[in-house]
Amino acid sequence: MSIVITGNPGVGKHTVAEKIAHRLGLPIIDINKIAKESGLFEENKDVNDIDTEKLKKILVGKISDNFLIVGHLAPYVLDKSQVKIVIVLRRSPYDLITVYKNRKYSDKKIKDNTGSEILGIIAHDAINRFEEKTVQIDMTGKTIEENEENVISIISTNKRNENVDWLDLVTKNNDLQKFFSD
Ligand SMILES: Nc1ncnc2c1ncn2[C@@H]1O[C@H](COP(=O)(O)OP(=O)(O)O)[C@@H](O)[C@H]1O
Repeated sequence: MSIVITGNPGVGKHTVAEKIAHRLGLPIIDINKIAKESGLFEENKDVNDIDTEKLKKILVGKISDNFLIVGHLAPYVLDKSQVKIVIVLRRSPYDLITVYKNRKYSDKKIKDNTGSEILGIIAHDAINRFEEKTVQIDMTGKTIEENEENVISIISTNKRNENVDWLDLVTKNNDLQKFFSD
């Protein structure tokens, strides 16, 4: 069964996945790459608009062994029986703004993605789909090496879930409008 790394764009999935894949000797399956290669979404279109039922069927044919599966769409295209553990990477929305600006995301795309991270939508959907196989980890303020070690330790010891509450942080900072108003 496969190990899954998911979370919003920019949280550090690919950075960590490459190191973990190397250390564990697991091939990577990149869900976005497969969706693109299968023509399921077009450039400049919102990646969430893709047909997840079609993608799910395509993935079933590919995931027959142990892989490291990476992608923010994991909770919508995989089933609990296909996975060993699902690690949801979380990262402060304040850090994500910088990543998204570097990626030249539009203002709308930045708000959609930071809003999703603040509300914990991917974590929520992962818990609904994968239940006790889901673990969250906060990547904020740690080096890439520290994050790599944390993920390895979660995989090898099933370390427990971290509580992440960006809504609390953003409310305390009086920044709800910054992230949620037009
Ligand atoms: N621990 C970290 N500290 C600082 N920056 C990081 C860390 N991990 C990843 N990054 C940087 O954050 C950006 C997003 O990482 P990436 O792995 O591409 O995210 P994702 O695959 O989730 O979209 C990249 O520029 C990457 O270099």
